[in-house]
Amino acid sequence: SISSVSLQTIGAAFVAKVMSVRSRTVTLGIWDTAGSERYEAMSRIYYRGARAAIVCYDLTDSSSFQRAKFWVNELQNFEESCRIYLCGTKSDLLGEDKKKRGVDFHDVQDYADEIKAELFETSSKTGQSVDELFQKVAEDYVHLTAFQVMTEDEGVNLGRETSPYFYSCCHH
Ligand SMILES: Nc1nc2c(ncn2[C@@H]2O[C@H](COP(=O)(O)OP(=O)(O)OP(=O)(O)O)[C@@H](O)[C@H]2O)c(=O)[nH]1
Repeated sequence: SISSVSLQTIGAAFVAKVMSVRSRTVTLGIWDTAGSERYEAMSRIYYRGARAAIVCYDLTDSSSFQRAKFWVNELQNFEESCRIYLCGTKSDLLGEDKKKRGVDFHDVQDYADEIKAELFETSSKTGQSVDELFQKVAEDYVHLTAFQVMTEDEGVNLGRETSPYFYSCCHH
């Protein structure tokens, strides 16, 4: 729920989300890491080994986009095989008033192209594009894994219908 009183994330929160990608079941293991600089070192522990990262910024706040770029650099430097998804949040606040937007869509799209990331503008309040974002993460994971399996010696196991893990913080 969206309220004026919210609790700051301390450390990280975990949730598992079961998704369906074509005939396959994929369980995303999602760590919501703290955005505060105070927990920066801790956040690194959680994204280690991650296959996907959703880097969020507030669409009404340009400084939050600068901060998002910091995390993109971190991921590029330390997690080469981690796909990056840029996620502008609070799209419900933009409405008709162009002045509310603090981060230009085309600027972010150019940046997303440069870093080979996908871009979504979402709202936790209305749910706009949230399902699409997670669906894309799951689909990309399945496609990428299939490609990796094909390049391995044993070939493709077409009989396997389920993929038990998306990623886990504890498995590398
Ligand atoms: N209008 C609107 N407000 C939102 C939305 N998402 C979050 N908020 C509000 O923004 C504030 C911060 O939201 P959080 O989800 O706690 O932000 P966070 O980045 O996870 O913060 P940390 O826990 O410190 O990492 C809260 O007051 C929320 O109610 C949204 O989609 N629309």
